[in-house]
Amino acid sequence: MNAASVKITEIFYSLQGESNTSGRPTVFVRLTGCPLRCQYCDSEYAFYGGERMSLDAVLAQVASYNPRYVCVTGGEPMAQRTCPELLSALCDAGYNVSLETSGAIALDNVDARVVKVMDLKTPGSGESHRNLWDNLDTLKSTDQIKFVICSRDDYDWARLKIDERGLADRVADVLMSPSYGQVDERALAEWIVADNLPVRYQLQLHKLLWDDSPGR
Ligand SMILES: C[S@@+](CC[C@H](N)C(=O)[O-])C[C@H]1O[C@@H](n2cnc3c(N)ncnc32)[C@H](O)[C@@H]1O
Ligand SMILES: Nc1nc2[nH]cc(C(=O)O)c2c(=O)[nH]1
Ligand code: SF4
Ligand SMILES: [Mg+2]
Repeated sequence: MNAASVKITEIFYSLQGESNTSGRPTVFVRLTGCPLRCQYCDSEYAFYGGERMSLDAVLAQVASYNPRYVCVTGGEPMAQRTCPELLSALCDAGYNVSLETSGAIALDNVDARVVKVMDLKTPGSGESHRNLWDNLDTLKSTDQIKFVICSRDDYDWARLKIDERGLADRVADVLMSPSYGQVDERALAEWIVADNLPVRYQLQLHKLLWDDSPGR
């Protein structure tokens, strides 16, 4: 019995559209609220509202899909005090659990079984001043770092950070993703190849399949 609660925008079953498990059927648990305002945010509907649910109720709804993968996202999930407890409870239930986070909130209390997908906010997001660089020290070799690229300037900035901080050696994958509709997708792919960058390019699979609909 777990009576702690979290505020939830939606729980749905879809294909993972990002990260290195892209394409795997995954349950998404989207927590409500975010202290950041990235200019490109595709999840603004999660900023407000939501429904308070007990961790037990969340676990029951997740279990109803019988998934292998569960992704906790938002909003900014780590802005809720009980998020670490939710993550541990999902791991205890036997799922492969990932956390999508801006990294603007300390990550040292996240269960080691959780795969962290930490977005280092680029200058083009308008929120790069929120990056907590100390969070890099909490990352394990199974975690992932993501850059959402809005322009050639963002790309050059990300390339510098990868090099300066040896990011490719710290985690399983450094992901680079075009900000949806804001940078030429093919151009970004070609810059990466031309520079022989140690990253993994990704397009948001769920947007290719279902446009930009919530609950996908
Ligand atoms: C909606 S956020 C939720 C988790 C957390 N707040 C974060 O920013 O990582 C999930 C991921 O979607 C990315 N994202 C949001 N809007 C996007 C867009 N328009 N194009 C590409 N990626 C986007 C974010 O940068 C983040 O990596
Ligand atoms: N299909 C699908 N995959 C996703 N991976 C990360 C998502 C997110 O919003 O954090 C997301 C999402 O919203 N939908
Ligand atoms: S941190 Fe994540 S949820 Fe918050 S505004 Fe940025 S992309 Fe959206
Ligand atoms: Mg999304």
